[in-house]
Amino acid sequence: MAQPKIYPSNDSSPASDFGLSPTEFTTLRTSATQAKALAYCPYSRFRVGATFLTSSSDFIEGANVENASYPVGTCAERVALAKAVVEGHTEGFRAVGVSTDISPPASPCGMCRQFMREFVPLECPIFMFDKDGNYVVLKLEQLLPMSFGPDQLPQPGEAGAQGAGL
Ligand SMILES: O=c1ccn([C@H]2C[C@H](O)[C@@H](CO)O2)c(=O)[nH]1
Ligand SMILES: [Zn+2]
Repeated sequence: MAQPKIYPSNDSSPASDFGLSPTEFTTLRTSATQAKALAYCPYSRFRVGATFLTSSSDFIEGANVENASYPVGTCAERVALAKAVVEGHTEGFRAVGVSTDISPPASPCGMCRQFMREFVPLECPIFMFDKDGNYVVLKLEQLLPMSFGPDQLPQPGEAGAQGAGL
């Protein structure tokens, strides 16, 4: 993919293309940015904040949580989304914001892209903010092309699962 455009922090115009008001966009960025302060990252010292804007327009945030057994650590995106899911938000997410302390912006890792694929619409925008609030925005389907999701699995009792003796 060609290098995506980096929008300056004072340009919120792409947000309206995705149905977000300027205030919602600003709140998404503020929330994801402030969520970095919640990170537990003594090993990498790499703070990440993530915020999910739900279908009911709630902002649910999380941060990365590391572990002395390094691979056990969890990314900000999965922390925030799991929090949203257990609070009852499982579909219709309107936007995702991710904030780091680097520039250009970081993008969600492959595991988080697939984790989001379960709950977040493919057309949902993911705003990736750099250390200064400048950003790249891409839809989930652009971050995860030809993705595998729940629709591809046969429902229990449907043909397809039977071959596996289920
Ligand atoms: O999109 C990303 C990329 C990395 N991390 C975390 C994982 C680890 O704690 C630290 C360094 O990889 O940043 C996230 O939370 N989200
Ligand atoms: Zn991740």
